[in-house]
Amino acid sequence: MSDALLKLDTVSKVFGGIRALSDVSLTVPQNRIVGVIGPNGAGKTTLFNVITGAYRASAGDVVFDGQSVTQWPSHRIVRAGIARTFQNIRLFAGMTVWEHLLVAQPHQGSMLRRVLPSRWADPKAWARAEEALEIFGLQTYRDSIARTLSYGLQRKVEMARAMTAGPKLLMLDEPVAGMNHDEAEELRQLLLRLQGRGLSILLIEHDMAFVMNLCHQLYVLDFGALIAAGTPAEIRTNPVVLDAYLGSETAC
Ligand SMILES: Nc1ncnc2c1ncn2[C@@H]1O[C@H](COP(=O)(O)OP(=O)(O)OP(=O)(O)O)[C@@H](O)[C@H]1O
Repeated sequence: MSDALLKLDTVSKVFGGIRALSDVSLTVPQNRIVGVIGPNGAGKTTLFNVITGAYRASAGDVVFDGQSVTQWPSHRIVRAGIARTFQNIRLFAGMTVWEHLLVAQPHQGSMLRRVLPSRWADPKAWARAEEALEIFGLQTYRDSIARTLSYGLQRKVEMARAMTAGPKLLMLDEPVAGMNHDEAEELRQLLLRLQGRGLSILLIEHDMAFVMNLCHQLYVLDFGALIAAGTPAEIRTNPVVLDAYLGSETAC
């Protein structure tokens, strides 16, 4: 498909005797929001780690923006346009929101510029940080120590930080974990706005209502293998998925 931004072709990942991913093929089209769901241990985070170069695939191919990135180191994959957040929040101790948005960016300036106070930061990096602050509505918290903020706000700081890399594909690992209903709804609207501006998003999420109301396409993993793919409406009524994962008591 010519409009595929990310394409996985029969990707497998083996850890010793554990087959964490088995011949997984999936596509994230340009400007779409795609979700990966599945029970604990299904291989979702491993999938993210293989795409971002944290793990090397045991077999198969990962193609991003027309190039095979399967053997690329993660820093090169970030530069190619993939940014991610993690299941467990990873913010730096003692750093403000603003500092997080500046330090995460690829350094184009000299070594001297890196150690100078942030007001002398690269103007482009500064502009990207300002934009991320505005997109995620974090202006009020600009000078707050990020780790002192509520869980929901910390997740937003992580997403804003990922956005400062100027990605084409944003990968979010459980973005609404720990958020209340209003925060999750606000984030849903925000991700739709980002998609409206041309971003593609791949996310892992356990919150079924969130996923069903946001994603254009869903992939379902179970024991490392894809057991279904389709629109939320198709997944909601897929008997294999209902049996393996959602369960008849789960409201979607
Ligand atoms: N570095 C590793 N070494 C060995 N086994 C691993 C490693 N990473 C993941 N696994 C195994 O691979 C399988 C898939 O794990 P993974 O974390 O990808 O699942 P998941 O779907 O993200 O689960 P959860 O929803 O709980 O985060 C599990 O059996 C896990 O123990």
